[in-house]
Amino acid sequence: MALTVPFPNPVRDWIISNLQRGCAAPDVVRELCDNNVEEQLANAMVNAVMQALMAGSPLPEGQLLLAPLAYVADPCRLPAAPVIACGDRDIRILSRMSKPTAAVLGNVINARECEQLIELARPRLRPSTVVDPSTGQDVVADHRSSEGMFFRLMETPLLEKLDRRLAALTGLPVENGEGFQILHYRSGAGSAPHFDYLTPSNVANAESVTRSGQRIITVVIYLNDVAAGGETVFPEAGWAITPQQGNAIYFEYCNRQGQVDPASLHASSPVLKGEKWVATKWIRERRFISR
Ligand SMILES: O=C(O)CCC(=O)C(=O)O
Ligand SMILES: [Fe+2]
Repeated sequence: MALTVPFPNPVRDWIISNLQRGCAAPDVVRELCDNNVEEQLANAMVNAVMQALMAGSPLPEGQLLLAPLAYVADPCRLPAAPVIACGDRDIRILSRMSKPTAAVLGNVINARECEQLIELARPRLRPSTVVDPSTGQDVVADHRSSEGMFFRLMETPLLEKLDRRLAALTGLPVENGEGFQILHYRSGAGSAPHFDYLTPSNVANAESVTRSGQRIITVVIYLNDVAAGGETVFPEAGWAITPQQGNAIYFEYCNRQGQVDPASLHASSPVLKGEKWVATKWIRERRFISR
């Protein structure tokens, strides 16, 4: 979202007079910073004035429209190779995406492991919750939603094997991963567009980011084939990934400066026929401490 900030005309006129008497733009910016103007804002003020002067277009009048800062992605954390040795299994890169930074992965998990995960999860499923942004509390999502449960990290030998496999994939310590979340969507169920990164708009999220850092990577593993629908969709990218047992969608959304990527917006489109099972892993900047 663009942001409007006050830009008093006397400040604007001071910038104009300095530029016109031959001061270099960076010196004018520095002078503003020395007078307690925030650096990014000082740059925007000087740029806006210079562009208006050069183009002969109207000067800013009392306020300045700041363009949102574009997200600059770091290089993808996955190796460039087509096959990644992940301990007990070779994971294949089936395709790559740059906005958002993402890849479709194959051979992530075998059919027996998928079935075992589903059977371990089934008795523990509860209606899925979403975080109420104002309170930070978990509230039940509407009736068209999925049901889900969380495993603890390395809770059973099977989960330990999968937790370690994904740690090998990303090159990050296994402890940076949150425990797997299993989601089950019946026919008609889907999920609304959302970001996986945590917004510090409530105390619970802010404290979680302080403890463990931001979420930076999501891996959603498809545990079954869906007869129709149930794609993972990225509306900003115009992209839909068809669930296929054993494949996964991997995506990154936080760079080393702590910026987060709005292009990582995603949803599950409704299941039209059959059902959908996924295992989601969220990975943090640092060791995940739940509370
Ligand atoms: O079910 C999907 O395709 C996406 C799941 C998801 O967005 C999540 O678990 O955060
Ligand atoms: Fe998600």
